[in-house]
Amino acid sequence: MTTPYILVLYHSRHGSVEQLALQIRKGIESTGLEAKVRSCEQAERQSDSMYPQVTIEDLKNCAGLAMGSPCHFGMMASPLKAFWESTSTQWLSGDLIGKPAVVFSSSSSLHGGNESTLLSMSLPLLHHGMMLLGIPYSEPELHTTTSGGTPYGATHVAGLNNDHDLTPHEKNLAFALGKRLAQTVQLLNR
Ligand SMILES: Cc1cc2nc3c(=O)[nH]c(=O)nc-3n(C[C@H](O)[C@H](O)[C@H](O)COP(=O)(O)O)c2cc1C
Repeated sequence: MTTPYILVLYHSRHGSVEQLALQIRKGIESTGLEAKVRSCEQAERQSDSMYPQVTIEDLKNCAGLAMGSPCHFGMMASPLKAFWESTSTQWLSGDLIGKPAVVFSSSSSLHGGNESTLLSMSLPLLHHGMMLLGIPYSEPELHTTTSGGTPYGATHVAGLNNDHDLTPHEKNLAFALGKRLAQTVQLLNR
């Protein structure tokens, strides 16, 4: 019997999504649960990530999932889409049914498509029978953020050159999302 873990799966070309992934990881770990951070790169591309490439086994055995992508023309980046297109076996066996999941995203501009990117990432998770969680408005910063942070998931607005750090609001909302995911996993596995 292995210890339950939450898979934090992301693609990041320039590091912005990775920053969000690390806040989500902190939120997960604040509950005592393990976060397994894995990147998702194109097969032919050398990864710059400090984290290993995700495997199907990582996905199959997780107790919950946080998935992050840059906004690429308003939707998830192609390496993540290609990864999901390799999961038909897990879909057929129902490996992910009933497991909780959250999504996160970074765009360069404020209205550049973060929310549609989150929704595009939600679709394969729903097809797999996962239970999607967002950020509730009881998180006060959701009312006051002037950059990222949405009820559909954590977001960051990185600027034209990807040179904006996460704002305190973006950080806290990503942390809260990771914590909520982990607490839900703990409730379901009690
Ligand atoms: C192919 C491509 C398409 C993009 N499309 C959008 C877009 O539709 N809207 C937007 O605001 N930013 C867009 N961007 C910018 C990225 O979403 C933004 O730089 C993001 O913060 C990158 O995250 P990363 O640093 O984790 O790679 C695009 C970037 C690329 C490379």
